[in-house]
Amino acid sequence: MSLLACRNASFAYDGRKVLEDVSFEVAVGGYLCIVGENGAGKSTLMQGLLGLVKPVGGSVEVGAEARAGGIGYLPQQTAVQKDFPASVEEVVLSGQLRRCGLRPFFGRGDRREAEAKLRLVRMQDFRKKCFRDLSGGQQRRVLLARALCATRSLLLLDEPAAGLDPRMQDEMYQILNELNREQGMTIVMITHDVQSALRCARQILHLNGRQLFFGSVEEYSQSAAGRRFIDGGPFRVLSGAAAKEGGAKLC
Ligand SMILES: Nc1ncnc2c1ncn2[C@@H]1O[C@H](COP(=O)(O)OP(=O)(O)OP(=O)(O)O)[C@@H](O)[C@H]1O
Repeated sequence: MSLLACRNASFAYDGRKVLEDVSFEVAVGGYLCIVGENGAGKSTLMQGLLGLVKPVGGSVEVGAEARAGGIGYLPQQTAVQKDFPASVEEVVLSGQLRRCGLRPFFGRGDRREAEAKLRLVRMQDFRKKCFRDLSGGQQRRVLLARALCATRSLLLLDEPAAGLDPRMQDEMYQILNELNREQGMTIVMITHDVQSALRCARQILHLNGRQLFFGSVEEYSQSAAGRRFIDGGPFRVLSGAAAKEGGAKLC
């Protein structure tokens, strides 16, 4: 069953097309990585999936389950976010504002939910800490917990591991992997880290102002677009199970 789909979707700013003819589907529980060079249209597409930018051609379809369960969004981090003068718990709770409706305060249930999301990202011990005193990797995990508060089924992530050191990047990818495999969370992630995309995702969408490739990770690694984009010599793609059995590091 498809949770998200684009059918021949095109996007433009002020009449200038920046992304043309994109078609793909993500199933419930899927994991899609969107790759491509700077300016390829990745963030524009994500804005389109969020309904913030309308396609000028074709369509973007968000399935009933995603509409009902909400969409969690982790945008690229800005300098302003890094200095946010609030506690970790307050930052995570702010992800539930939409659900509060007219209620002007957060209840015990909201706090329990925030704590559960912090546990999923391994940040439960930092609940009372000030957000701006955390490391970059810890801040990204708190913002991921915030995004999780907004959804039961679909996470859209714009470069969640950008700017983190390799250990923090690994931890972020591991958490996303657990959310996908253990919680059934559907993930759509923009990344410049194509090797991690190949390890973590099940599908790849490669953009360059248009769609260069959409399909499985295995097909991508064999495709002309994939071969050109994947860095550094021979690269063997392992499926999740094979990677685990072989002891390879699986996101
Ligand atoms: N709000 C906007 N108004 C006008 N043009 C825009 C706007 N946002 C993006 N663009 C243009 O659309 C094109 C695609 O940009 P987009 O940010 O989607 O690319 P990207 O693949 O996400 O790039 P990056 O990897 O650098 O983040 C670029 O030419 C960019 O200048």
